[in-house]
Amino acid sequence: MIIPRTGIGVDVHAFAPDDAPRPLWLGGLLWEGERGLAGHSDADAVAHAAANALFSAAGVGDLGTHFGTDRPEYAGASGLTLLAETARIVREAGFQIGNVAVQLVCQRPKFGPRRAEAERALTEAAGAPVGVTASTTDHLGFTGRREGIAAIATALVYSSAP
Ligand SMILES: Nc1ccn([C@@H]2O[C@H](COP(=O)(O)O)[C@@H](O)[C@H]2O)c(=O)n1
Ligand SMILES: C[C@@]1(CO)OP(=O)(O)OP(=O)(O)OC[C@H]1O
Repeated sequence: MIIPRTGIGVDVHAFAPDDAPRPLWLGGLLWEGERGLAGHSDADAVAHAAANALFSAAGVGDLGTHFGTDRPEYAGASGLTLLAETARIVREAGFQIGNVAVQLVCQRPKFGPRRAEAERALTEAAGAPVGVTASTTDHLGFTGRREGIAAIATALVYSSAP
């Protein structure tokens, strides 16, 4: 019998301050000319939300449990690397990955033109289909004021009972 489990994940990063600018990494892609996000790793909110959803579905902690900010080896780490490692941990815990769906919430960058490229990169990292949709908040809230970027994700994993 196949036993499916769903998971949910959220990640938010503030934009880096002007006096400490960073590149923007989002959905595993570098966005030239866009303001970057602050964080211990590369601050890729899309990849992090996907990873959190996978951990949630498998019931094996979350991003902070596995890649805490107290771990110097994850300083500047790529979201794709963290997502690939997450998928490995989830599979090692006995699950196969069905899919991951991420909803990006931000005014900029305009994600649609690079959606396919990002989905390819994330799907390769997870070893399972990762889809990304995007929405603004019509200039409302912290994403609307362009203080930061948010991403929310769901994941489906499954195991086979003996
Ligand atoms: N960062 C974003 C935000 C939105 N999109 C695309 O625009 C569509 C309309 O956005 P609304 O917030 O007005 O619903 C949305 O459905 C996305 O296709 C985007 O590419 N990047
Ligand atoms: C990824 C980690 C570790 O480098 O740091 P951040 O880049 O700050 O990202 P966050 O989404 O806050 O998750 C915590 C940490 O696990």
